[in-house]
Amino acid sequence: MNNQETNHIYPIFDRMLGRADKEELLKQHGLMIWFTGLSGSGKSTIAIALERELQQRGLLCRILDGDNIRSGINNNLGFSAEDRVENIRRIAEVGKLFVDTGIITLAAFISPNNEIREMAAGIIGKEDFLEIYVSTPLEECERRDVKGLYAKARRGEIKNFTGISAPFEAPAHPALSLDTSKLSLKESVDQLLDLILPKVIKK
Ligand SMILES: Nc1ncnc2c1ncn2[C@@H]1O[C@H](COP(=O)(O)OS(=O)(=O)O)[C@@H](OP(=O)(O)O)[C@H]1O
Ligand SMILES: Nc1ncnc2c1ncn2[C@@H]1O[C@H](COP(=O)(O)OP(=O)(O)O)[C@@H](O)[C@H]1O
Repeated sequence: MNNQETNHIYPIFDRMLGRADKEELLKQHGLMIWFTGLSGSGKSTIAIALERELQQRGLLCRILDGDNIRSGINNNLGFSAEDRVENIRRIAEVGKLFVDTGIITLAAFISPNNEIREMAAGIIGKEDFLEIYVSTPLEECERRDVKGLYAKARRGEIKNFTGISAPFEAPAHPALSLDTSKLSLKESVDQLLDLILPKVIKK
């Protein structure tokens, strides 16, 4: 069979399906919800709870956090300033693929300064990027010390530890600030739902 004969049976489509086609299928808009804040501030906990609430409403999400990124695609990176930039650059590129597939993407990374977060927003596209500052104070994060890392950092056993021996720059104009020393998990998630649902539900 020549090409003309096969094309008669199965026509050639020369346009790859795009974001609008995916969003139509999913009945939702893609969006990046970017959580920034200190280790132990509550980024992952909030992202996990939010994902459940969104899924219950029929919305498809993907969480990107240290557990699935630093252990895999970024397992060759550490915590020097340069490695953090490369960490966030790759996460933003991967995140863009999800957002362009119409998926609500929840990224939970310290992303410690404005420059690094602006790079991420630039890769993903500012209109698709919602910056959420989990503003829990250092004292509370250190009191929680979920992984015992603050104690190690204080003893000098971990170098360049954010908040102790490496800087954290608070975002100037986040879409939302959530201090989990004052807000319950439910209160944080409710605030996020109010902000996000109007942006992601496709009419
Ligand atoms: N030196 C140093 N500084 C900060 N954090 C450290 C460090 N070494 C290990 N960890 C653990 O790695 C998690 C932070 O990784 P991130 O990828 O979010 O960091 S960054 O955005 O590249 O700054 C962070 O996990 P989370 O608690 O989930 O934030 C820490 O547990
Ligand atoms: N109101 C709250 N909101 C979110 N997390 C809270 C809250 N109160 C206590 N926590 C606890 O704080 C810790 C936050 O850890 P985690 O979510 O891993 O932070 P991060 O991802 O920012 O490093 C968890 O052990 C969580 O149970």
